[in-house]
Amino acid sequence: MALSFIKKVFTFGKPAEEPVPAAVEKELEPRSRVEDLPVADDPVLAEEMDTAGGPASDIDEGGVETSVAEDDVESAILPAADQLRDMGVVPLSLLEAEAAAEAETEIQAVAETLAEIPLSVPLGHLAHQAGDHVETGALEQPADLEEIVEKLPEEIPTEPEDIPTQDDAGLDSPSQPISPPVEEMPGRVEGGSPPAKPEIGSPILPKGFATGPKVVEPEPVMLQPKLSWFQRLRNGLARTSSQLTGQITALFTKRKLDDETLQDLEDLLIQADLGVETALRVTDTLASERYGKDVTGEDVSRIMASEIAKVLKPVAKPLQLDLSHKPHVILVVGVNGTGKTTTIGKLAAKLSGAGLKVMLAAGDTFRAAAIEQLKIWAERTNSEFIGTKLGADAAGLAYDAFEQAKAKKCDVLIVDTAGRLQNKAELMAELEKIVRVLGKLDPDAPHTVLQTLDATTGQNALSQVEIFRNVAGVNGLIMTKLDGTARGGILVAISAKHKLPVYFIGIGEGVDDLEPFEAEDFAHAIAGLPQ
Ligand SMILES: Nc1nc2c(ncn2[C@@H]2O[C@H](COP(=O)(O)OP(=O)(O)OP(=O)(O)O)[C@@H](O)[C@H]2O)c(=O)[nH]1
Repeated sequence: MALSFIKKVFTFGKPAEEPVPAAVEKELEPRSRVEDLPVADDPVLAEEMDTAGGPASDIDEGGVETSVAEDDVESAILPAADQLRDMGVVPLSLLEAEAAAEAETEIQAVAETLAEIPLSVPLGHLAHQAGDHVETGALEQPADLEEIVEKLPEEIPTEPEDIPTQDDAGLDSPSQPISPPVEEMPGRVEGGSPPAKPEIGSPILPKGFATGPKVVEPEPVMLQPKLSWFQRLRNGLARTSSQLTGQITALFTKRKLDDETLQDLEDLLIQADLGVETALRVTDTLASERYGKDVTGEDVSRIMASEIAKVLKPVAKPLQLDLSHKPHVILVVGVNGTGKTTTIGKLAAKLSGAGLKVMLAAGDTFRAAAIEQLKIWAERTNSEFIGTKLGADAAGLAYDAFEQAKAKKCDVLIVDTAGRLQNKAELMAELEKIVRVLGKLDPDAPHTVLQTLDATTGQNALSQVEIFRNVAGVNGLIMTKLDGTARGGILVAISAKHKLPVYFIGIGEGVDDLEPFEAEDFAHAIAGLPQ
């Protein structure tokens, strides 16, 4: 069955031939059986016949079955057999040899043909009919094919719509039959029983495949409204505020305001990183308003928010861009990992979103990832980008960046720098050099020296500002990572102490997670009060 089916299926592009083994056997059988021949009892003839038609396959010395090539079959025919053939008598063994040799030749031809045609899909389709699971593209060897064909049903699709197309197979090309036209389909059986037709447009595919438009399950509707910036800020500062208000409430439960409670409150506010100055402001105001009276935690929170807002208001300023300078240079400095590069990306998004031409300079030549990171931000924000080799002189890069930004008429040049601990003298000297070099190109440059501060670092941020201010002339701050920290109060202490403008605050890693600093909002959020 296998050989006949191979012949039926895989002689693509060849003229249809009669199915040899079955036909030959059928047609010749009545006169090919030796025992049926009238001369069978002639011993000479019988002997000659025995030696005339060798088997189509031989057993070699090692007992291995070997195929007989077509030519060998000819040479295997003895003169006596020729005579018999002339007489119209053909020995069965000879016929079998001829048929087998012919089939062998055809298998060879099939293998060659298969090597050239796209096999996998039609085979996958057919093989699936036989209950076989064939992975697309897995069938390359004729040996595989034989195995699959063994399992195939006798019939194969004969109608055009039954022939799988490339579309059916999930391929890109237009709907062309990938098998040969029906007339050329091997194994097309005239008058045979009709094949079980797969539904039009729904070819039978191997397990794990499906046709038709992709069914997209509707996303469950999230009923969460988009949070306002204040809500997000409040959420971000929730740890800070809940810790603070929880302690305040505990302190003032059923207690009148006296010196002891005021002292406890002062300690509590200092521990919450708000700083001595702000703590005293809160306790002084509270004492003047409520001394000797019952006080609730909410009373304290309200006074606290009000005093914090008073401290923050003078520093909550917009970042002033002097666009008469082209470019306005913003140098971004700070300790490692405080969010310089990320903040630059967020700022660039805001500025280029507003139509300004921005250039980002990768002056952090210490960290390869920082250069890449900034480059990606430049791409995302449609900003110009300038970088240099890892380990290159950052001041040199700043110089080139300024020149290029000027030549390209950029409105703003933002220079990233390597993070450095404030106690590393050598690195701090490099920062000084960058500032000097920029100053040579424009006496006012860098026009803004922004320091990023990581809210999670707490008290250490105070000394960071001190040193960077002295070395690089920091004239503005951005506090990052206010989301999730319990130490958000430090921004109040820094503001009270340094009185430097706080332009923006960051409450996440995303591009939208940076917003201008609003004193009232921040004060309310930290005190756990509504806006
Ligand atoms: N949660 C949170 N993560 C932030 C915020 N800003 C920055 N980050 C993350 O902090 C990490 C450090 O940020 P970077 O921008 O690489 O910091 P950097 O100061 O440039 O780092 P160095 O180049 O090492 O000095 C990154 O994983 C940022 O995604 C923020 O506001 N909130």
